[in-house]
Amino acid sequence: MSLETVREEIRQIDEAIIGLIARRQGIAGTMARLKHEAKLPIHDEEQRARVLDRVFNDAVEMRIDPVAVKKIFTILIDMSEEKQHECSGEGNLP
Ligand SMILES: O=C(O)C(=O)C[C@]1(C(=O)O)C=C[C@@H](O)C=C1
Repeated sequence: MSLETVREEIRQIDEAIIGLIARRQGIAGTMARLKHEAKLPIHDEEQRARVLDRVFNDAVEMRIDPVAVKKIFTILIDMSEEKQHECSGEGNLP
C-alpha cells in the first residue's frame, strides 16, 4: 500500500468520525428538550461517569489507549453540554 493510499484511508476514516460526532451533537437538542420537560439539569455527573467508564472499558477491549479515549469523550460530552445550553435558550428547544 502506498503512502497516498493510506492517507486516503485516513481521510475517509476522519470523515466518518466527523459524521458520527455531528450525529452525537445533533441529538443534543432533543436531549435538552427532554431534560427541560423533566426539570433535570443538563450536567449529570453520574451519567458522565457511566459514559466515561463504558468507553474506557470498550477501549481496553479493543486494545486502544483507554486514557486517550476517555479524554476524547470528555471533550465530546463537554460539546454536548454546550450544545444543550445553546438549545435551551428561549425559543430554541426543538
Ligand atoms: O445522558 C445525558 O444526560 C446527556 O445529556 C448526554 C451526556 C453525553 O454527552 O453523553 C451529556 C451531558 C451529561 O452530563 C451526561 C451525558
